[in-house]
Amino acid sequence: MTVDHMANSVSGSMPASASDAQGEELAREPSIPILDARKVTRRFAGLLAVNNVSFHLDAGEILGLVGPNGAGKTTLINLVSGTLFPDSGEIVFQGKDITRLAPYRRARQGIGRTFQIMQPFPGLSVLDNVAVGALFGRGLGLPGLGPAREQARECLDFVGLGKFAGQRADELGGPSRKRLELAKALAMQPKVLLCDEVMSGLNLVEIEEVIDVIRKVRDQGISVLVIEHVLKAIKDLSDRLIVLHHGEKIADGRPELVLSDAAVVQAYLGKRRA
Ligand SMILES: Nc1ncnc2c1ncn2[C@@H]1O[C@H](COP(=O)(O)OP(=O)(O)OP(=O)(O)O)[C@@H](O)[C@H]1O
Repeated sequence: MTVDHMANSVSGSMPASASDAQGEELAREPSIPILDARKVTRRFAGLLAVNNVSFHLDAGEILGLVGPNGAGKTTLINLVSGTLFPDSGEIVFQGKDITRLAPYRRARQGIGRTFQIMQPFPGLSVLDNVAVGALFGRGLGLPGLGPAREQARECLDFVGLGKFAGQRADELGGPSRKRLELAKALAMQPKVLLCDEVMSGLNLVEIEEVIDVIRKVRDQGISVLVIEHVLKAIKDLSDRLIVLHHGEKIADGRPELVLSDAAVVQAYLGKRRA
């Protein structure tokens, strides 16, 4: 049995109640994922960075995305956020095809993201960096700097950066910049948050703190897709895990099953286990 099969048998149409199991005919709609990537492919010249990948993100889910360096993880997130368009395939958000929608329009619909390479607006305070996110967020963003700063302050408190609000953003240390990325994305009031390596370079205590923040984000009703190299962290954090290797999805399922799958161990971990 492959990891895909195991995952399907776990997440498939399990009876929700005893009466379901007794075979009553219930006219239930199958649940629609908040985000659905369908057979997406993206090439760079001759290189297939993402090859025919399908995956979905359920409402309220934390989905981990892992794979070796160059596996196509960031490219996939770029296809979802709109920084890149796929050569083929579809991206569907809340049931609507957004494959060719510009990134700012996706942000307005509720797709927020952090960036692996953090680029705070130099010279602006931490507060105003986050307020920019609030001004250009979901819907039409907040109307004016006052409400945007108010929202920004809440987001900074949420990620534990409140006391740095007045400091210049480019003076923050690495771990705080990771939190700033999260605060900027949250200020846009996303329904889906895409996190690109928000734990890299952090020590164990800092990783635990960021994990707590991401769990709190999910508890606010936001669905989260997390790219991460720190396997222990992503295993503990994710409800489900997908693995890319050479641009292809090689596993999708419960973290403990995926990380012990032979193909994943071979591709991602070499001889080492999580
Ligand atoms: N803009 C680009 N132009 C050309 N090649 C690219 C571009 N972006 C990514 N690639 C290539 O596509 C492949 C996938 O890259 P990607 O950054 O998506 O991988 P990744 O899994 O995020 O890697 P990492 O874990 O190192 O960040 C790599 O071979 C990379 O060199």
